[in-house]
Amino acid sequence: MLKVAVPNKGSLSESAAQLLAEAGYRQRRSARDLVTVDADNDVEFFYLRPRDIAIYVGEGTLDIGITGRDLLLDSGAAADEVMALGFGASSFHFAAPVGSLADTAAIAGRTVATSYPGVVRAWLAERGIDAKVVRLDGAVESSVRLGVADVIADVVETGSTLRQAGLEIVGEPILASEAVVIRPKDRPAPVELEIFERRLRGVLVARSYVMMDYDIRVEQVEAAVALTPGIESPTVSPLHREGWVAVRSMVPRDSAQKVMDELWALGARGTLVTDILACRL
Ligand SMILES: Nc1ncnc2c1ncn2[C@@H]1O[C@H](COP(=O)(O)OP(=O)(O)OP(=O)(O)O)[C@@H](O)[C@H]1O
Ligand SMILES: O=P(O)(O)OC[C@H]1O[C@H](OP(=O)(O)OP(=O)(O)O)[C@H](O)[C@@H]1O
Ligand SMILES: [Mg+2]
Repeated sequence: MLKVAVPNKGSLSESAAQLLAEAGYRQRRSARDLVTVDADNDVEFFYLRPRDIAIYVGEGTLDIGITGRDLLLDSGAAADEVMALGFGASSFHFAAPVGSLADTAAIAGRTVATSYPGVVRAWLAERGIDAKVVRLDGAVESSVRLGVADVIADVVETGSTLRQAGLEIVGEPILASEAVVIRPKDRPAPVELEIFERRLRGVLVARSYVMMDYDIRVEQVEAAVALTPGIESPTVSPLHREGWVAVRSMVPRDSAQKVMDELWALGARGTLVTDILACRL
């Protein structure tokens, strides 16, 4: 049975459970459940702290896990990112009281508070910046006001926590994170893994594409198909109406409206856009 680690709480847990449910896996009934067995699909789900998931997967105790890229990097665990999942996006930045720090070089000799000491120490060491790193569990933004640190390094999503604490971002982002699927390094993949990964990929594609159908005059098919090349190749079917064909193609959701405008200009009519519920490509 495939053993999969899923975030039990925090920013990633709801979206991870939603993704797995859409992929046809049974998810836990209560937020207090620690384990759920999906016997039909031969998968066992373990609900764990996302920070610990990198450790379990790195040790090879669990076959696969969903966690944040930043947490994986911070842990230094022997696990590899195999798929980005498109949710839980955040960036990781240095921040200091407004006007107090010109750039990241000025961090030298200061104290940095963070919940991600692995990421911060590696970043500073790579640039030869010597600073003291203090590890805190959370609410890192308060550490400057409380005199524990001069600078923080933390996750920024909207930036409102920083503003409230009178802090501003210093320098470029340290890293960009999102939820990812991780696997133990250098281990043979269990047979069930391929199906699991294919199902998740199917959900991600179904979310990011729509199905587009339209009718177009035969002379314009080449130009229309260039606008809607699809993933493999669009389906072109004859229509009862002389000189016209029907085209069906997958189109990235983000560009669907723009593509419809361009198709209209080419003379396409009867354009319909529908959601894709699931797919295997
Ligand atoms: N606003 C956010 N705050 C914290 N982490 C976020 C945010 N948005 C996305 N993330 C990502 O979620 C992961 C952290 O999840 P985790 O559950 O450990 O912390 P959390 O959401 O801060 O929960 P808590 O602080 O309640 O433990 C990281 O990968 C981080 O990049
Ligand atoms: O840019 P924002 O949208 O304000 O989000 C970023 C904040 O959210 C997280 O804190 P969380 O609520 O998880 O509390 P914690 O610091 O105790 O982990 C993170 O550590 C930042 O403090
Ligand atoms: Mg937090």
